[in-house]
Amino acid sequence: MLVVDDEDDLRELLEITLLKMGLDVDSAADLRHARALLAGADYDLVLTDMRLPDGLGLELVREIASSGRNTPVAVVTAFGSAENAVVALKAGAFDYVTKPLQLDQLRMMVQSALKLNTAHSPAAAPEPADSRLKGSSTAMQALRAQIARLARSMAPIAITGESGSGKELAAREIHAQSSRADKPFIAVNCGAIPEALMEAEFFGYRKGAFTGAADERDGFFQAANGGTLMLDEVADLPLPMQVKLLRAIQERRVRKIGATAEEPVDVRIVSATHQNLARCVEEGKFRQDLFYRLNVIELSLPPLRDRLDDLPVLIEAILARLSAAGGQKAVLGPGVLDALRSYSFPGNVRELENVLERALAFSNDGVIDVNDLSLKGAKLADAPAGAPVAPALTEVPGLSTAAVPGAMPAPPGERMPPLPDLAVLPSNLPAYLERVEREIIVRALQETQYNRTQAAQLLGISFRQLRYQMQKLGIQEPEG
Ligand SMILES: Nc1ncnc2c1ncn2[C@@H]1O[C@H](COP(=O)(O)OP(=O)(O)OP(=O)(O)O)[C@@H](O)[C@H]1O
Repeated sequence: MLVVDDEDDLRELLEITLLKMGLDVDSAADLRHARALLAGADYDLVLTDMRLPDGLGLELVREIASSGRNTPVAVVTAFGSAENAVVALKAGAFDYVTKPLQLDQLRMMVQSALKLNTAHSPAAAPEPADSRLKGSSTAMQALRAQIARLARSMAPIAITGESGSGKELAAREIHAQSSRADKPFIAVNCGAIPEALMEAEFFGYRKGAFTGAADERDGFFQAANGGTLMLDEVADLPLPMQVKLLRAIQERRVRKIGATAEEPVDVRIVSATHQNLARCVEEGKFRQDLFYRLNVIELSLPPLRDRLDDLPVLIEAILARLSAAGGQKAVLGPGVLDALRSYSFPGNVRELENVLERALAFSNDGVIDVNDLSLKGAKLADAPAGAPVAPALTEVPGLSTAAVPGAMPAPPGERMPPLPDLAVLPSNLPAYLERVEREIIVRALQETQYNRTQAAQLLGISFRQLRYQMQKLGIQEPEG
């Protein structure tokens, strides 16, 4: 362990604390001396002050980061100087502690750093086949390499990407490769928590703190202690909660509702959104200071349509999972990969999963045929010149989105009845949609005297699709 600080008192305090933890400590009062020590030894952790007589601690951070060594470097910054902490993290620091020193936080930080040396090093990053994030495209390879590097630090990461592009999966991968892997990973959908409950959900409460608080309860921060807290859809946080969250992140302490004392928490923050957070800041919906704290390192997930080369690997992984669940070995029939390649996947990998799952249900003997794919025809990507043109694809059965304002109009000649009267919104959308779907299918069956082939034709779906929907919705032919 190397401590670099020119203030004698502080250096001694650091030395004593680390010695008490049973660690060997060398110390230096300036950069020159620190460099000399670093040249002669490998340290488990370097802890450096920012301002030193002959330069900035940041220089050490950069030098060590670019030397290819795996030594974690942490910086000591003045309290309230978010800028220094963020700059150091961006430069490759593993973590920071603030002055005046909080010894419990210092100990937690040192312990995390020590664990790093036993955890994966970037060189030992999992093979692509072992990574949760499948894909052989250059973009995915770069992403996996970036994750292996980021997993070694405490820097907050902001993950951006369209819906279904793998943001949560990437966050889980960062956690799994970090020294925190044996501690909890907690993902919170910020948009799904009622505003009145947010503080209690994030920070917990004491017994009797409010009516209904029958027992003491931990919040997300305590539950994720030692691990990673993923703030999903972070742009949906209301402004008052943003202030509280900023405080918790800055001070690494939280206070339960009804408690008098704060408790230290050691949580790595990963945030995600499919919105443009910088624009939310411009529009006054998101606090600039919180944005700055969360957005230390950006990880951006490309949409699936920009990395169609990943399709074969993804399809293989998804079919293997689906086959394992259904016991049937699934394969793609001729032309299916080409059809998928010319689709734009607005719902990204999640949509690919859904498309394959559905197609497998319609398929014969686990061979997925082009007719089993229910891709939304309106969303077909422009096929590159010379690329195979997608065969005619059927609309997704059920309610069409074509009558929704802003959606594609119905192609000429297609029947597209108006949407049901939506003066009152359903309180359970899936149940409502099932009811609509059931009514449509039953009507079609009645009109065709339960001739399923004709009913399927009437609705523009395949026979197998109709049979599947009937099974799913429990629609049976009348007796006799
Ligand atoms: N590269 C990938 N390899 C394998 N599976 C993937 C990949 N990317 C995404 N998935 C799968 O796609 C689905 C959606 O991924 P995930 O939930 O991580 O997306 P998201 O971007 O967080 O979505 P949302 O914005 O809707 O929250 C998951 O089932 C996930 O396992």
